Amino acid sequence: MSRQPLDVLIRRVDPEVPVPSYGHPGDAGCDLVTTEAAELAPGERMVLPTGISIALPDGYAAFVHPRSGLAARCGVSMVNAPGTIDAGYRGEIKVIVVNLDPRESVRFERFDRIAQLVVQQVEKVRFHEVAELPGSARAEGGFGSTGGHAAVGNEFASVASDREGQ
Ligand SMILES: O=c1ccn([C@H]2C[C@H](O)[C@@H](COP(=O)(O)OP(=O)(O)OP(=O)(O)O)O2)c(=O)[nH]1
Ligand SMILES: [Mg+2]
Repeated sequence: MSRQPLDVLIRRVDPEVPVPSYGHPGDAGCDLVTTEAAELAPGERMVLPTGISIALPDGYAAFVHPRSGLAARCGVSMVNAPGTIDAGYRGEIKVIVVNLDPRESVRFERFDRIAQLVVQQVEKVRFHEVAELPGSARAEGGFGSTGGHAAVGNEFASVASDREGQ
C-alpha cells in the first residue's frame, strides 16, 4: 500500500520555473532545475539558483543530490553532495555544481535539470556525554578497515602475503 505524500509548501522565486515533480511514481528524488544558463570550464564550480524555496515540516530535511546521468556523461557533481536543506530554511535552494571532467566544459541552459531533491525524516539529537562509549564490533575501524579493494588493502591479500612470508 503506497504511503501518503508529505505536504510541503513551495514558493516559486522564479514564476516561470516548473514545480518539481517525480519522473516515476516510485522515485525518491524530484529534479531541480537551474534558472540561469551557465558554462563550467573543467574543474570549475558554480552556485546555481533553482528558483524555488520550500517550507519543510519540522523533523524533515531535504537533500540535494547529483544526477547520475550528468555525473556519468559529463563528470558533473556537487561540491557538497548531498546539500542539506534545513526545515527552517526559507531562502532559495541553490546547487553548488562542479565540473570534474579534466578536459571538457559543460553547459547548462535555463531550466535544465541539474540535481535532485530527496526529502527525509531526520532525528533531532540530544547528546549525553560519557567518558567511554559502549563497545562495538567495528570499534574504531574506518577508512577501509574492512578491505575489499587494492587501494584500501584486503584482509585476505594481507593474510595471504603474511602466509607467504612465513
Ligand atoms: O546545497 C545546498 C546546501 C544548503 N543550502 C541552503 C539550505 C540550508 O538550510 C542552508 C544552510 O546550509 P548549510 O548548513 O550546509 O550551510 P552552512 O555553511 O553551514 O551555512 P549556515 O551557517 O547558514 O548553516 O543553505 C542550499 O540552498 N543548497
Ligand atoms: Mg549549517
